[in-house]
Amino acid sequence: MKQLVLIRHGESAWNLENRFTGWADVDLTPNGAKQAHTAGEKLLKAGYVFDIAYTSVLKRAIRTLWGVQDAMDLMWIPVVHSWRLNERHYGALTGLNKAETASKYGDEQVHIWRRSYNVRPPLLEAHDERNPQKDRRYEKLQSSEVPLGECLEDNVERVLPLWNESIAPALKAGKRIVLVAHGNSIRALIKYLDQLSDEAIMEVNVPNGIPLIYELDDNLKPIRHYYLD
Ligand SMILES: O=C(O)[C@H](O)COP(=O)(O)O
Repeated sequence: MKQLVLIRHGESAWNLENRFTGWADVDLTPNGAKQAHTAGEKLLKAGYVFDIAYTSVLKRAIRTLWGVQDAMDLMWIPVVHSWRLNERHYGALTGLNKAETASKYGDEQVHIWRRSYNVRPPLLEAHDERNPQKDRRYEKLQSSEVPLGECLEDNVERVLPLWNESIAPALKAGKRIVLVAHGNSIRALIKYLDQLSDEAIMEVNVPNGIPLIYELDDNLKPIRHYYLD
């Protein structure tokens, strides 16, 4: 049996303020840092061990991984940081308050932006200071790879090359993996792993800081999954 543990980062400052975050590099709150440590403690207590970790290039996920590694005394394991695990890019909604946006555009529209599979949020203008192309950590990407706003389908397409080229081969080689990422990049992986329909994935929400355990067969088909709560 292959083991993959998915963890959404702990509470961030903008989770607390109820703002669309996406690729904005917002840090954890003290509560979020505590959630990360608690997740590591629970995993340790339940007997989990990891050989390799994957995370995004955003500090709320990286710091959550650090908390898990610290609690498990696993600071030494290799860590792969990939932009492909970043949160879905929220385009021009980035930084806006979700409740205020719902008052302005209506609950239904905001639900479509947040949960539909293939409707993108309003895109950023290229000159917008939130355009990731201005950020040094993305300078090696092709300009077509740098999003100005993404739907979940875009997020699935972004995550899958990392799955196929790195995560799946590591699992097949017997590596026990912890992957710390974001609400929507994890939903993208769940959609792929569980082969959920575009409608079914709309109902899936991933809580902050609770390990989601996937047990996979040798072909990486899920046998079962559950939260370690
Ligand atoms: O980027 C964000 O705002 C959140 O981390 C995920 O937001 P959502 O639940 O609104 O998709």
